[in-house]
Amino acid sequence: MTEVIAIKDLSWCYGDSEHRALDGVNLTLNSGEFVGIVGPNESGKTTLAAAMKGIIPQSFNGVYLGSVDLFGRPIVDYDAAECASLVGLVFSDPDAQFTTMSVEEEITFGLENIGLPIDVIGERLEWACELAGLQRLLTKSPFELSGGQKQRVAIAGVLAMRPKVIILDEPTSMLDPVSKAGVFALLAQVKKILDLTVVVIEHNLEQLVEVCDRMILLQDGKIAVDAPLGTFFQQIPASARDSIRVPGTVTFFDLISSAPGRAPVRLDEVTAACNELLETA
Ligand SMILES: Nc1ncnc2c1ncn2[C@@H]1O[C@H](COP(=O)(O)OP(=O)(O)OP(=O)(O)O)[C@@H](O)[C@H]1O
Repeated sequence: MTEVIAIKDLSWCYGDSEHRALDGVNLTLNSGEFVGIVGPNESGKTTLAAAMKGIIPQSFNGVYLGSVDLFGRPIVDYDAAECASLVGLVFSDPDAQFTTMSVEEEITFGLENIGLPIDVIGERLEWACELAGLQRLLTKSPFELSGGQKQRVAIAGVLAMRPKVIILDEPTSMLDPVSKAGVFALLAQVKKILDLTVVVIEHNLEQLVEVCDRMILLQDGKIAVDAPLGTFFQQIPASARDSIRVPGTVTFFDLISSAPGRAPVRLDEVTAACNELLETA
């Protein structure tokens, strides 16, 4: 396992504010990890994503303490193009990310910017479109698509860059339930076939837990819990339970079992546990 991002004692205040949007964050992300970041509003999730992408401190004024290393080198030492090819970022509002007039141009834009040969661009386009199920939409304007299709175009554009890390900041918050499911299906596929470090910031925990292996809770700019999925929900403080909408699977199992130790989280684990309980009843 390679260490991809190493954050040490990171604190950040925007502008001349004295409020620490991030406050003493320590976090290491390894290759191939699929990590969910959750937390109440204004707990610092987007700020942390910006720091992992190097946008903070490069594009913001503020006070930066501590360090973020990308593959062992301070992220502040990378130039923007290097960072863009290593770390991809997808935002919640797909419209805000589009700059061109067709899905094809949208996916090839970043590839042209980093000067890839035309045949490589063609291969990457085909690969990313197949993965995201966009083959029949290539000539359409991204602005004519449904919310879910737009978000899949945004993700395909980032994946085509073949980054080592992809960070998705509330990728489904503006989508209807069917489109949300489409984006999570794409993330599940990404997990299955690519050796990527994926970080997903989400309020929709029901679907998030189906793909993440590690979960992080941010509170007031601090990491309150960083744990494998199987033990995460047992560690979250009562004060955070209301604001992060604990999945129904966890609440359900809490209700039916007072057994200590590792509680099931995923649907298939809960199904197996319920069957076991029924058999012994
Ligand atoms: N551009 C900015 N300028 C000044 N303060 C900011 C800026 N962006 C965020 N903040 C402040 O930093 C803190 C953390 O905000 P951030 O957006 O990172 O939280 P979040 O957990 O992503 O919130 P949400 O879930 O509501 O999106 C908040 O107090 C917020 O007001």
